[in-house]
Amino acid sequence: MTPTSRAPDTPAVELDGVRKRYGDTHAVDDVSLTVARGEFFGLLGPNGAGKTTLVEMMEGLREADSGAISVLGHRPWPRDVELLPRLGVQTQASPFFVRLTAREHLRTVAALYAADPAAVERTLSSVGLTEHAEVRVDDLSGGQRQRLAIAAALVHDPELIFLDEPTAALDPQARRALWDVLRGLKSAGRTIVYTTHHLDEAEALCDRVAIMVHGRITALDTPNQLIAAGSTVTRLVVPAARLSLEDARAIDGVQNATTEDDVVVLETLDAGPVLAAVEKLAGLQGVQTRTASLEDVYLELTGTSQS
Ligand SMILES: Nc1ncnc2c1ncn2[C@@H]1O[C@H](COP(=O)(O)OP(=O)(O)OP(=O)(O)O)[C@@H](O)[C@H]1O
Repeated sequence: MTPTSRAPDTPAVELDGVRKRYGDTHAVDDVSLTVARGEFFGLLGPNGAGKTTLVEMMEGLREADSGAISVLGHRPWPRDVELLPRLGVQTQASPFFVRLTAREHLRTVAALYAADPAAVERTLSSVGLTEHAEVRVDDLSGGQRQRLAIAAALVHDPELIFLDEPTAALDPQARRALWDVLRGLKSAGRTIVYTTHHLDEAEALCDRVAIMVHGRITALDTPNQLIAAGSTVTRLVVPAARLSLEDARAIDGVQNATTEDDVVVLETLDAGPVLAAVEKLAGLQGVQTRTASLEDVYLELTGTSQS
């Protein structure tokens, strides 16, 4: 394939058989995937799964050992000066001009990209930093610096935005506020590639998610499809005061039972008969059914499930 410079119908990202090794570690091991234009694409996986390495290859920060990478119709490596202004990149270690204020920092970044100067105030406001615009970068809190890093990735209005755990240092309010910013970017047609350890976030925001384990993509679909396909287990939650762990485990059809705080959690593939048995033993008052979440599927796929 020879990607043309600005072909609008090329996907935002296309990877084919991409590999990267560090010594004996296969950090990225034969990954192929496509991110459509306008898609909100999540990348999930345990520490060391290879997410950062994969994203850095898309960003043109690392060279793949083999395989093909196309980003907005360009090869990101060696670094392509035509492509760079069309990308917004926030990494775990985004660089700052530490002696400048937040506003000066963002103005400098905007100037480097020849971005509209009015975008500086707009972007500061969108990440909730207007109040802190005159604070030196050195003196910002961790969460504020993270918001500034996100602002620096957005100020030039890029088409494709890479965000690596952007909510890691944010308090719950700032986190929800960032969700709104990201939803706004998506409705404006931007493409977002999003690495996160927050499963709720991936479920709430992403059109599709890829789950990466040991350098490979083990699942890739919409959150709903992953949940529907992955987990057939239903969990019944019963107050521990009314049902002992021993009695729970003795019920026909219960695969597993555990105690969590003051409840007993029963896992079953056939909820009806188990619910009937629980009703006989304990009544149904206070009994809850827990449906599967993306987190359950993730834990099953990454082999970190307790059950
Ligand atoms: N520069 C490097 N040199 C050697 N090994 C590396 C290097 N960068 C990453 N690795 C190794 O490659 C593997 C993948 O690392 P990577 O940082 O891509 O994972 P990750 O999924 O982003 O992890 P995390 O969630 O912890 O950020 C790990 O085993 C890591 O130790």
